[in-house]
This record gives sequence, structure tokens and C-alpha cells, in this order.
Amino acid sequence: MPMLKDPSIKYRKFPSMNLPNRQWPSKSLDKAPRWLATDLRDGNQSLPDPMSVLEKELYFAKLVEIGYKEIEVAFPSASQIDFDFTRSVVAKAPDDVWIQVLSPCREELIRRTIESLKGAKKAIVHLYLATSECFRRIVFGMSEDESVELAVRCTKLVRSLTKDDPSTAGTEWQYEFSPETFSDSSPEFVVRICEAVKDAWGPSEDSKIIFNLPATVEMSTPNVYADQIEYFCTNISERNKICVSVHPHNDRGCAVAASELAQLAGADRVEGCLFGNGERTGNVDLVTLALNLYTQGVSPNVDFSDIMSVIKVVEQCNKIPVPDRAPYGGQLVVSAFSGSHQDAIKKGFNDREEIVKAATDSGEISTSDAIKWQLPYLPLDPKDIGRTYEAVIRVNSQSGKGGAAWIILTQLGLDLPRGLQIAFSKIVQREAEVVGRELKGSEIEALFRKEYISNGFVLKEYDIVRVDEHSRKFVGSVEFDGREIRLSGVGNGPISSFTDALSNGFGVKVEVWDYKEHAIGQGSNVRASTFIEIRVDGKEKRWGVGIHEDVVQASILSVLSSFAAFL
Ligand SMILES: CC(=O)SCCNC(=O)CCNC(=O)[C@H](O)C(C)(C)COP(=O)(O)OP(=O)(O)OC[C@H]1O[C@@H](n2cnc3c(N)ncnc32)[C@H](O)[C@@H]1OP(=O)(O)O
Ligand SMILES: CC(C)C(=O)C(=O)O
Repeated sequence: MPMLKDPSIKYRKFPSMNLPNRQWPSKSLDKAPRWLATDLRDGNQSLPDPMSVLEKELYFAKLVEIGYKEIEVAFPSASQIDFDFTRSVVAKAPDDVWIQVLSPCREELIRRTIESLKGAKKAIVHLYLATSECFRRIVFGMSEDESVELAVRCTKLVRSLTKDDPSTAGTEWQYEFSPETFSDSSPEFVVRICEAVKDAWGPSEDSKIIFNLPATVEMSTPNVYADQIEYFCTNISERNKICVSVHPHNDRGCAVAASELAQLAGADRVEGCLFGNGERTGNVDLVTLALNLYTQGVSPNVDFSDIMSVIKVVEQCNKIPVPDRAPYGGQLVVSAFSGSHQDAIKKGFNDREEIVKAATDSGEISTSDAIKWQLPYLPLDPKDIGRTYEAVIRVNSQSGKGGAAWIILTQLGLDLPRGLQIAFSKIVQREAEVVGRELKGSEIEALFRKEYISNGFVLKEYDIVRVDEHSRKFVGSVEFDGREIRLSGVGNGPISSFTDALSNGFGVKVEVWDYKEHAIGQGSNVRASTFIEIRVDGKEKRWGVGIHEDVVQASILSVLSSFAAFL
């Protein structure tokens, strides 16, 4: 059945809200929300291959390590495995971590759920009940009044089994109610049912009730969800006794945007999963939300400094790979292949290095991290999340001179002159086209060494003596192709006297066209690197590179490397 030419005969546009005085468009995100990680519940319930107990324990430990203080660990009444896992978490959760568990509004399941929390230090009992007309009619066959009655009755039951039960005094309780399918519910009815639930629970400013407003199925553009949230926040009474939480799903691919706008609209808390696992197209991605805050200069209060270790656990437990283009964590997101991107990034890193050096030398800053990050194509410093610069630039047939030069700079510490970058990029491009894939850094380094450093010559003994103020004499010998060749020549310095010696020894005319040198490393380990371009008997110019502790010897080696290409 092909797509309809006119989809409006089958699909309706989700109605916008009439909220003429909406305030959220003029707000900005200036602080992190409370986070709730539901990877072990909403994430796990939707896995083709749910986590084993060991995987749940590994995942829980990683969530705690990242810094999540509210973790929904299970649906305890669903199975003995979920119940037992909850019991194991109760026994070992850190004192400052709230354990959250989910239950439907069914008495026997609520009792079982609260039983799983016995002895917990901090526990959030989370009940849900769908409030949309669609669900009330199709799934429950309940009126609005009957839904309110059920939600109130179950809230009172939770209250009687928790904060009103003296035997649970050792546990600090919070209560969360989710009008499931909030995103498709009447805003007025949601306020009505939550007012009734709030009265039944009796929150205080110090112990707020959590109203979690899920986009159980993402139904609208993010602005409509923000309007729904703002409507709730401005119409519910005793707002100071409420934590407004959101739980966006990603059916339209807008969960991150919806979550950010919902916070502008007043949401205090966000429920999601790492890298957007969860039902269907997933819950909102907690990693993206956190690092979106971070790159705006706002601390997310969670730590992704070692994002690769997070990815390892997520992929191992979910058995679903993190997509290569997942924001921040994807394999390809800190990589640039195309030439103009690589050129801009390489220049950006050079620019930052100069700014940091100047600021540090002037004593203006104590650490380079205090300088605002501004690099073409890179909104985040890969180093901040434990990723390496080397991985930023990768080379394929779309790459230009900057990519290969970057690899040589980061792997060999050689800052190639522009002419050599251009010459080498042609060699790399040819190789990338031959193999038809990305070239590894090691392959590019090997190409460079073969083309410009190793040269078949062995420099034997040599001496460069002063003839007069403007003249030097080179005397020495090289071994090439099994032969020892004596060399002698004069010039205005070491390089020209050596090229004259080569011209004499090989009966050619060697001319120097370009030269550059720079130090590699510092202190006692410093070495000289020299880059020289020569022409022999008027033929096409060739580059050579020399690296040695002695700058004169490095220069001689670079001349030999370029000269070898003419033999
Ligand atoms: C949006 C969400 O992700 S909500 C969380 C969903 N997660 C899960 O369901 C995972 C765990 N669930 C389970 O393992 C099972 O549902 C159990 C064990 C809890 C219950 O199993 P069953 O008793 O067989 O019920 P089943 O799974 O068929 O659920 C449907 C029943 O629950 C009722 N129900 C569904 N949601 C709710 C709710 N929030 N409150 C009260 N009743 C509910 C339905 O009306 C239906 O009742 P009926 O069978 O009398 O018509
Ligand atoms: C239980 C609720 C919060 C839920 O998972 C959803 O609505 O997606």
C-alpha cells in the first residue's frame, strides 16, 4: 500500500494549544534538571534480549559512576528477576541514590512493588495510569471520573504502605505519578487527576510529589509539548510542592528538542536513557541532553569524561550498537574526512594552541581549559569526553592536504610546510583511491616514511669546515646501493656545501627550492626536523625530511631523502 497522496484523509494534525501568553520561548537553559535514568526499566523492557542480572548490575554501577542520583531499576511486580534485582539494589545502592520502581494502578501489583523496596534508604514509588481518551476508552473502558477514582485509591494505598506506615520509617519516600499518554491527553483532565492525586498523597515543599508528564508516544512538534508542560505548570495548584518531570519518547525524532523546550516551559526533571534506548524509537537520550548543556557552559551534573567506557557498557548490556552518528558518542562524530573540514579543524587546533600559549605565557590563565572553546566544526573538545584529537581527522578519498598533515603532526610531531602537505596529499589521495577505503593513521605514517624519510643512503663520517666568513666546505662519504661514495663541496653554509658535494659526486646539478625546520619535543629529548625541497638537473622538485638531534645532520638527511627520489 503506497503512501497516500493526501495523508490528511488518514492522519490528523495534532492540535496546537491556545497559549497566547506562553513564556517558554523567551527562556534559556541555565541549569541542569534532576535526572532519572530509566535504562533498567523502560530501556530494558523494550530490548529484544533483556539484560541478565549481571548486565543490570554492571549497568546500574555505570549509572551511579556517571553520577545519576535517581535510577528507575525495575518493574518489580513483572517478574521474580525484576523483584530480586530490586532487592539486590536496595541492599547496595549508595546512600545518596534514589531507587525508583514502577507499578500500574493495580492493588496486588502495588503491594508486591512496595514489598520489593523493604529496607531501602531512599525510594521513589512510581505509579502510572493512562489518561488519554483513546486509552481510557480502548484499554480500560473507564470514564474520567473512574480514572480519577482509581488513581486516588491507588495513591492512598501507596501512602498507607509507605510514608504512613511506621514500619518503613527507615526509608525516605518519594511518590511519582505518571498520567501515561500525557502527550495525547486533555490538559485540563491531566490537571484534574493530578490535583486529586496530590490531595491524596499530601506533599510538602520539602518532600515534593513528582508528576511525570510522559510523551508516551511523541505526537506533536516539540513546541506543542512545551505548551502542554507550561499549561500544567501554571494551572496545577501548590506548584511549590511539585517536581514536574518529563519522560519524552522519540517517535518523531524530536525527543531531545522536546525535552529542552519542556525545561524552558518549567519541567524540573527529565527521565531518559543513555544514547536513547527505550520503547520503539527510544526514550530521550540523556547523553545528548547532558552534553548539550555542557557545550553551552552549563554543568550537567553528570560525568561523561570517559564516554567510551559508557558506550562499552551500554552496547554490552543493550546488545544494540550506539549509532556511528549518535551525537557526541558516535564513532564518526569527532571525525572529519572531507578536505575543507580537515583544513579548518587543523587550523583551528593550531589557532587554539597559539591562543593558549600566549595566554599561558602572559600568566593570564592557569589552565588551557579556561579559554572558551571555538573550533570550526567541533562544538565540543573531544578531549573533554575522553576522545582523542587523532580520531578527529581521518583520511579517505574525500580528504585534502589537511587530513594527512594532521595525522603526520599528531603521530610524528612533524608540522609539514604547505608545499610538502600538498605534495604528500596527492600520494595519500592516490593510495586511498587504490584501496577504496579510509586509510589508517599507521598506513599514512608508513607512506610518509617511505616517501620522504627512508632513502637508501647511509651517511658515513663527514666534516663541514669554515673556509672563510661566507664559505663552508663539506667533506665526507655516503653509502648508496652497496657503494661508498666520497663527497666534497663548498657553499655559503652546511646545506649548500652538501648539495654542491652531491652535484660533484653524482655529476648533476642539485638546487635547493624550499627549506623549513622545527624542533620536535622539548628539553633533553629535543630533536630537529628539517624539510627540504630540491630540484636536480631542472627536473620536477621533490621533498625530503630529516630528523636528528643535530640540526645540521637532520638537514643533510633531508637532502639525501629528496635526492634519493631522483636516482
Ligand atoms: C508506557 C510503559 O512503558 S508502562 C510500563 C509497561 N511495562 C510493562 O508492562 C512491563 C511489565 N509488565 C508485565 O510484566 C505485565 O504487564 C504484568 C505482569 C505487570 C501484568 O501482566 P497481566 O496481568 O497479564 O496484564 P497485562 O500485561 O496483559 O496488562 C494489561 C492489563 O493491565 C491493565 N493495565 C494496563 N496499564 C494499567 C495501569 N497503568 N493501571 C492499571 N491497570 C493497567 C489493562 O487494563 C489490562 O487489564 P485486563 O487484562 O484486566 O484488561
Ligand atoms: C510509565 C510511563 C512513564 C512510561 O514509561 C511512558 O509513558 O512512556
